[in-house]
Amino acid sequence: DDVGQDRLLNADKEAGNWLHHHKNYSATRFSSLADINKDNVKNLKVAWTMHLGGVEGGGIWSHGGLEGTPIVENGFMYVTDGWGSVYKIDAHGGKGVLLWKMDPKTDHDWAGAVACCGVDNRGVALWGNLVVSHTLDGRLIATNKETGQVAWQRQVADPDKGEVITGAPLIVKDMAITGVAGAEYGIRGWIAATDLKSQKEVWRTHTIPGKDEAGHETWKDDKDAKASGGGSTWVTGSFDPSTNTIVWGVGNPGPDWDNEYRPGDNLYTDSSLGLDADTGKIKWHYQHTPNDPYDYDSVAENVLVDVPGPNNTTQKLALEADRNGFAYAIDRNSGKFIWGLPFVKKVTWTKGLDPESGKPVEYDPKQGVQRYNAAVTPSRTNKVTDICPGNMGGKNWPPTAYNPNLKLWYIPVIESCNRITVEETTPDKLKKREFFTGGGPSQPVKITGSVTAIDVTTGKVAGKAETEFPNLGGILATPDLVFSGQPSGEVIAYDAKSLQQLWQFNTGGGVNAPPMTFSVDGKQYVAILVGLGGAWDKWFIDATPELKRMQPGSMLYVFAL
Ligand SMILES: O=C(O)c1cc(C(=O)O)c2c(n1)C(=O)C(=O)c1cc(C(=O)O)[nH]c1-2
Ligand SMILES: [Ca+2]
Repeated sequence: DDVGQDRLLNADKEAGNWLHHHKNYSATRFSSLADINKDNVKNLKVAWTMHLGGVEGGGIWSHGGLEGTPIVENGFMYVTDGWGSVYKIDAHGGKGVLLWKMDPKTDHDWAGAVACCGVDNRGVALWGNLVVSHTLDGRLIATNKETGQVAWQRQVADPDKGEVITGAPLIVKDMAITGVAGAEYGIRGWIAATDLKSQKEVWRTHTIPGKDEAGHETWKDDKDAKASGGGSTWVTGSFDPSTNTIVWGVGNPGPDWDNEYRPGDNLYTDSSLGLDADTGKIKWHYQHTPNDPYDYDSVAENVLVDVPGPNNTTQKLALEADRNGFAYAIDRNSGKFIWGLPFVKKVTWTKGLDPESGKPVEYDPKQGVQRYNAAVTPSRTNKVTDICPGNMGGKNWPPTAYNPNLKLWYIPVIESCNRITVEETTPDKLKKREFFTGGGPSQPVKITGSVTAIDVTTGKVAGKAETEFPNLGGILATPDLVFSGQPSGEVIAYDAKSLQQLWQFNTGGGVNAPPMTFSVDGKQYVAILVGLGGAWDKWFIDATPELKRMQPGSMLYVFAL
């Protein structure tokens, strides 16, 4: 069947399907399927598996990994591997049969040399009779759903400028919305919309304002830092049809750690943006870490939820769990801060958030260069510091999930601290396709994790299931369960209320992708891609030597009762 805007708007009415990257436009990753539930989940077993490809390396990477969320429509599944090959799998009859594989022949070295954080592709979207996907080397590809033949493709990002694409597209009203990666390579970030009918660009909004645009005054240097100021957009956003607003997160400023290079708040880096879907115009923004010296990308998905507010009002919230260790609820119509709280156990970079503005309490708008908690903040005068959360963040790209019945929001947590060494940056350090980070991390301290639940009616932590390793995969919520995986191989089901572990299965490979659920022939399944890749191997693995024995791999696991 064709997938049009009607079905995309009503994706949750198709209970057995999973049509959007984040399940629905609100990005809840909640499925109402409840045949697998807390009473029987202990009987969950492997139903079938499939080996995929894409483990080969390229550029600075020795191997690819799997970070994608499978999409399922009417019993057919669409998944990607790290190099952007798309696989269509027939999931009828209690088994998986590969129907076609579309190999986009991604340029491994051209793209892999400027992928900061792994050979990653987080999945596809559906539109009409097409499967819409990205490649690391910057293309948007439309593939015929039936035949697997490429219908058309368009170069959207340019690896010559250090731009790559790792996120899944978001389809809004006949447009594919694309975010870009490259804030560690001196790009100037953007979000672009491609008309899927004409295959032409409809709009492209830069996340760093141009000379005459509002916000450009937040770049106060005299060396044109904003031209290479980062602000990538590498995680898929959400969409509020009632206000025609796309909500999308923006990554770190560059150079990452030397914030003296770029005095000012550096809008719209580390911000959530509300964009007019038709024009890409920025309606509102909320910035989490002004003049960021920590590499705290705010690319996380914004989950759009309505909760009862004071005096019989409804609060229209956008929830975001930031790399800086704080979870935020903002008003998604105005961008105004409502509440925020730390969701990690250890935050050292600030003493907390101002309850009115949500800004870090040390934030001083009169200062160009922010020091926050100066004792631990990396700077030209404090060149080697230990900081919590570390630069992998309290939560990275792995998505949260929200249970609308329980009003609980589940965060895949990385309990991290790490060591930063600052290098003073000068404009001559800016070289095409080379890191432009103003320093770098090392990892002398162990990193663990948790699944942390927040009650969004109170803005308080409601529960925590601690894990030995960081959560690098993200969350699936069902009416009474929460699923997630570990980089050591386990897929785990928790009780949605108590977060007590009810089931686990060891896949034998590192889980670096979110679980999802679907049904076909009247039977519910839980699916997850397994293959450790991403940033961990290169940047953080010293903290978890046990994970060094995880082998590269590329597998799909599907579970059923
Ligand atoms: O600023 C960027 O453009 C950018 C892109 C990506 C990416 O595309 O995967 C990551 C990061 N930054 C990043 O800072 C980071 O920690 C990270 C982890 C991962 C991953 O897949 O494990 N990607 C990225
Ligand atoms: Ca980044």
